[in-house]
Amino acid sequence: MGILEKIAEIEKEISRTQKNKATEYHLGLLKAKLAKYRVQLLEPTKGAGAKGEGFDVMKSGDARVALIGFPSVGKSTLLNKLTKTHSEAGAYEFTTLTCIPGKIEYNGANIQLLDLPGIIEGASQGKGRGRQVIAVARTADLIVMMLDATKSRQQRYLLERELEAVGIRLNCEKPNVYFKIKKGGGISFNATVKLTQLNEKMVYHILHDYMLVREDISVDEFIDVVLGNRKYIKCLFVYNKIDSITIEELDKLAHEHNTIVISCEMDLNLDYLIDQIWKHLNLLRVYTKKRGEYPDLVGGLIVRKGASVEHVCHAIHRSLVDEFRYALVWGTSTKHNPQRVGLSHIIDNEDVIQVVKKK
Ligand SMILES: Nc1nc2c(ncn2[C@@H]2O[C@H](COP(=O)(O)OP(=O)(O)OP(=O)(O)O)[C@@H](O)[C@H]2O)c(=O)[nH]1
Ligand SMILES: [K+]
Ligand SMILES: [Mg+2]
Repeated sequence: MGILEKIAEIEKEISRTQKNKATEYHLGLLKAKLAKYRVQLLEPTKGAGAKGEGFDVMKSGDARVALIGFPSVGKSTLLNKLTKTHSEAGAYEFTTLTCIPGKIEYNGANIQLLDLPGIIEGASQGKGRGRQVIAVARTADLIVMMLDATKSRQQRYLLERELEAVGIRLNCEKPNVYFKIKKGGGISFNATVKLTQLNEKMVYHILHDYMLVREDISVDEFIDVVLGNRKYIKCLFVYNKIDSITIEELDKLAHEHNTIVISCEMDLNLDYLIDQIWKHLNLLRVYTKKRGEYPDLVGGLIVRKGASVEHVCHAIHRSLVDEFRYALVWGTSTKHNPQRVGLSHIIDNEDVIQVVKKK
């Protein structure tokens, strides 16, 4: 039996099985099995063309954003608007057949924007170029899910399902579970909180290794951790073609969570979109300065939110950490301006940093 048939069979069994206390355990095992097979779908198949599965586009710049959506929602039109790269756009489906990278320069950062072929329902099971597109989506720091404002609301739900099926988790945090393979085999299981959705027996049967659960997680979240190949990626939902819907419809869409409404054709809200992409990437721009000089406000360094002075030092020069004595920081991360800080100090957007080296 092929993987697809196995998946279909398990899905059928899950839908046949009534959900209650008595079947909870059995359902948990079925879900684990299902997840295993789905992930296998993503693995390159042996034989011709297996190597070039993804679209081989090099990562470049400070962050990568992937445009994911059904055909003809306007992905290529958007790339053409936001970057200097040209990607063919047309009124017919599957105009774009490969991955086309463009570059957005914003707030001192270079953001790589990837135009991709449209995906369709069943993409996760290999329909169209679905698998390749999804493989690229997994490498992104942010997914822009592009939707057609004139089409059914169902599209967003369908796409979310396709991405979920291959282990992409949108807009959620990685569950707080510590998991380690025991050398000699066997299982020990610990929880630091009361678990209301998982039980020990189920856990024992899903795995044979050591783990520590620090959060009241669900069965699905637990399976995610065990498989260890889940991707937790932020996603912005972008509705295009708002030039073609009513104000009432527009108002509804605009109020949804993590949602931005635009019109590529009429240049509506595109600046706001770029700003939101920047915000959702969680990038920080910091400025460096030398003693007795003004900070270099034109350049600046791009780092991730949560970065420490040590990260900044690395970004400036590899050996700077070894010569580091302390740093002076001006900005919102400090109580006094300037404040003397060590390597572990966490910096904020727009901070100014002066590194003082050992003599
Ligand atoms: N009304 C309207 N039409 C738009 C807008 N943006 C794009 N279009 C049209 O939508 C059609 C599809 O645009 P594309 O950019 O090719 O869409 P795509 O998502 O790249 O399509 P595929 O590559 O085939 O998946 C074209 O006819 C565009 O002119 C918009 O804001 N409003
Ligand atoms: K198109
Ligand atoms: Mg296209």
